[in-house]
Amino acid sequence: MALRGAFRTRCGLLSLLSQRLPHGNHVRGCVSPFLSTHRRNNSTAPKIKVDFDQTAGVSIMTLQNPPVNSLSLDFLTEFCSALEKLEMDKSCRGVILTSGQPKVFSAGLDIMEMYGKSPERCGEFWRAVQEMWLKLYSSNMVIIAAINGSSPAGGCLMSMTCDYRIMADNPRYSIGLNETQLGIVAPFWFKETMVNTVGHRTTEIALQLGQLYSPTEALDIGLVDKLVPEDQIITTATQTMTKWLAVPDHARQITKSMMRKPTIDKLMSKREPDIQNFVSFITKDPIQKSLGLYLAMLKKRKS
Ligand SMILES: CC/C=C\C/C=C\CCCC/C=C/C(=O)SCCNC(=O)CCNC(=O)[C@H](O)C(C)(C)COP(=O)(O)OP(=O)(O)OC[C@H]1O[C@@H](n2cnc3c(N)ncnc32)[C@H](O)[C@@H]1OP(=O)(O)O
Repeated sequence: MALRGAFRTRCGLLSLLSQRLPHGNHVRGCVSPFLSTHRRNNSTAPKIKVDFDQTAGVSIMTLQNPPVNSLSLDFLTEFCSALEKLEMDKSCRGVILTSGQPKVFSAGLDIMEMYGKSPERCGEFWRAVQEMWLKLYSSNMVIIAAINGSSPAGGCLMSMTCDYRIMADNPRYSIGLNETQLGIVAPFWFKETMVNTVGHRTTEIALQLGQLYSPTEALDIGLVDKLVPEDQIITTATQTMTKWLAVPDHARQITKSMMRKPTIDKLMSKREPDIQNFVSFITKDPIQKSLGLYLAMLKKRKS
């Protein structure tokens, strides 16, 4: 049933784009699903900047994958390696995640990684997405998200893995798991992360509608924990971190693990089937066509 529904993607994508185009800038005419070019960030510049304050034991990880911090395979690989290094460094007890790109925390999974790629490559990509989630969700460190821009889909997932979320109070920003609006389905571990964050009923509504929330709405449902003016986001995150690090590590870590272990164990025991499921879903022709349309529309709305 879920698959059949997801195949009705054209309508979902079009309605999403017309909903989110700013200032009446609607999609005009017919959009070709074929994308011959796409500006990619092939730069070898680091995609993650890590600033470690040794005295405080806190690192700020700045996501810098222009233009919108989409989660590509390269980005995820570099991110996981940077996080693993911090995890192994006993002097680092806390991480603040933020974006170096204007207006966007993360645009979520890089759609180009799911479009026109071989099943092998899609599988490799999905394993990296799982790895990012596993590393963040099970981290022993305190992780605080300083969400200084929009954070749809995979960007919202990344934020939800953190222990505390501070968002810039700007009504132009949005956050949520909007997958159904793209005609795709948030996997069970995305769903469970959201249930663990905002509860079952709110998740049921949010996921079926593919709802993107303004910062105020996100605060109302508990998807974020605090709103601050954008220029205060890092100082607030740093102050919040001090409070969290005042709790003895071992007690906080055991408590965190107790809360999250069932969800982590579930993905760990289903990793391979989850990859197969993703690959078989994403490589289907109707899903590919829809992703192509969506990408074309993302570009078209600029012109
Ligand atoms: C039964 C089921 C079993 C298994 C399930 C299987 C699979 C499904 C699971 C898949 C889960 C998916 C999770 C995801 O994260 S999908 C990605 C969803 N993301 C979005 O919808 C966001 C799209 N982007 C935006 O809304 C805006 O870009 C944003 C972030 C608000 C920023 O707006 P703005 O600053 O105006 O920037 P532009 O829109 O102009 O974008 C600039 C540039 O970036 C390109 N781009 C944007 N987002 C993405 C992306 N996610 N991936 C790749 N590229 C992206 C955009 O096209 C522009 O490109 P250009 O070349 O024109 O510069």
